[in-house]
Amino acid sequence: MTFNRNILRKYFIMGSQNCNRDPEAVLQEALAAGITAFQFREKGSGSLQGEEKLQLGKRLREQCREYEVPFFVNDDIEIAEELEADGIHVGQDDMPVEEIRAKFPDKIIGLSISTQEELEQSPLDLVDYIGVGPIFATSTKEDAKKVAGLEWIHTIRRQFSDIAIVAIGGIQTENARSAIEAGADGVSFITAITEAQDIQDAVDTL
Ligand SMILES: Cc1ncc(COP(=O)(O)OP(=O)(O)O)c(N)n1
Ligand SMILES: Cc1nc(C(=O)O)sc1CCOP(=O)(O)O
Ligand SMILES: [Mg+2]
Repeated sequence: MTFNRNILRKYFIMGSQNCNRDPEAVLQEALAAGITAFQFREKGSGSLQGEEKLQLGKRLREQCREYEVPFFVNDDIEIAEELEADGIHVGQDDMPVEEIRAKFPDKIIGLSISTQEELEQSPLDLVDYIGVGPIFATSTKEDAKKVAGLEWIHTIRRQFSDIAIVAIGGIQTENARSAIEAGADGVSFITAITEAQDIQDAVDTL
C-alpha cells in the first residue's frame, strides 16, 4: 500500500484485552466515527492467543476493509501476512526492520522510537513512520518506557523535518492537539476510545 501520512491522523490501537465489551462493536463504532487507521494489538494480560487471536484478527481486518481504513498488526509478522495487513508496527525489541522490509517490500512499516539513541541507531530509511512516546503517562502498556513528554516530539522534528511521526502514550481528547502542535502528524490511542462514554464524540474531538 502506498503510504500517505494523513492515515496517522487518528490512529486507533486495540486488542480484546482493552475492551470491556465486544471488540468488534468497539471497532465498528470507531470506524463509523472516522478513525483513519487501526492497529490490532492483541497483547498483555487477558489477551487471546493462537487460533482465537487469529479469528478475532480476521473479523477486525474485514471491518477495516469495509471502511477502507488501513489495518496494521502489532509485532506478529505471521498474522500480518495471513491477514494481508496493510502495515506492521514493531518496537525496538521486535523483529528487526531490515528483515520485515525484505519480506514485505510493499507493506507500511512503523517503528517505535523512545530515546535519542534509538533515533540515531534505527534504520529510519526503511520505515514509513515512527511511533513516538510515551508522550504522557499511560497505564495501558505494562512495560511502557519513561514518559518522554511533548519536548520529545519537538526534539525529533528539529532533527528530521520530514519524517512521519505519530504520538502515543496517554493521548486523550484533552491533549491530542498539543501533540500535533509539537510537530506530530497524528495521534495514536487506546483508552481514549475503549473507555470513552461516546466514541463518536471522542473521535470528533481527537
Ligand atoms: C503507533 C505505535 N507506536 C508505538 C507502539 C509501541 O510498540 P512497541 O514499542 O513494540 O510496544 P508494543 O505495542 O509491542 O507493546 C505501537 N504499538 N504503536
Ligand atoms: C501501545 C503503547 N505504546 C506506547 C509507547 O510509548 O510506545 S504507550 C502505549 C499504550 C497507549 O495506550 P493509551 O492510549 O491508553 O495510553
Ligand atoms: Mg512491539
